[in-house]
Amino acid sequence: MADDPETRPFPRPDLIVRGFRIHEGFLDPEAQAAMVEELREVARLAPFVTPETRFGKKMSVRMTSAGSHGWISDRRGYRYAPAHPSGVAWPPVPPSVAAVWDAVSGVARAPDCCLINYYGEGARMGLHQDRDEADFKWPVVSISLGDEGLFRIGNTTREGSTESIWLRSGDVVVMGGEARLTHHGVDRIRYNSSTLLPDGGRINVTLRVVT
Ligand SMILES: O=C(O)CCC(=O)C(=O)O
Ligand SMILES: [Fe+2]
Repeated sequence: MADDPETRPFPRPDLIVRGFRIHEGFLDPEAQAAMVEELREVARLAPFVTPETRFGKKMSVRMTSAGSHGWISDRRGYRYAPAHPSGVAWPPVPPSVAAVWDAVSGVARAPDCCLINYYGEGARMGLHQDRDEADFKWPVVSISLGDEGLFRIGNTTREGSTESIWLRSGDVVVMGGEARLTHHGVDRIRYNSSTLLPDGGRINVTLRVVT
């Protein structure tokens, strides 16, 4: 295992909930602010969009991406795409974000998608699996910034009991191994619970290996 070129050491999480490894306060306030600056630059080049579902329903979360692949959703359905809907290439994954992946993912391959979700007041994300990637052996790493979000963790099927935890600014979650296909979602945010973002709201960054 230690000699496996696909793996690297990773720190012990503060908490494990149904296989989700949770690193509380992984980023200190200074690191959070630096990451927000880098994400602002991504959003300047590839602006946030309000995705629509296949059925024409607007999502409450706004999204953009960095990396060679971005996640988009429109009336054609949802998928990974090589460019922003405007046609511009996705900007590179910001160094501060890539560094979190390197520190906690436990794998040696770099992510090819950095999805950036913005939750304004009232935004939420329904219970879902992340399953548009080619190989589920790679984890998904999620970074929370700004307002607190109520994160719900379920099961590999849609049914059954769930557990919820508040994710706070600077928290990092690794969804891998047996938990890679576990349903999860964000029921609500506590708007203005953090002062990190001047206009309030919550940013969640997820890193994935897509191809
Ligand atoms: O906002 C979060 O904490 C989770 C986001 C998520 O599950 C996703 O983008 O697939
Ligand atoms: Fe997800």
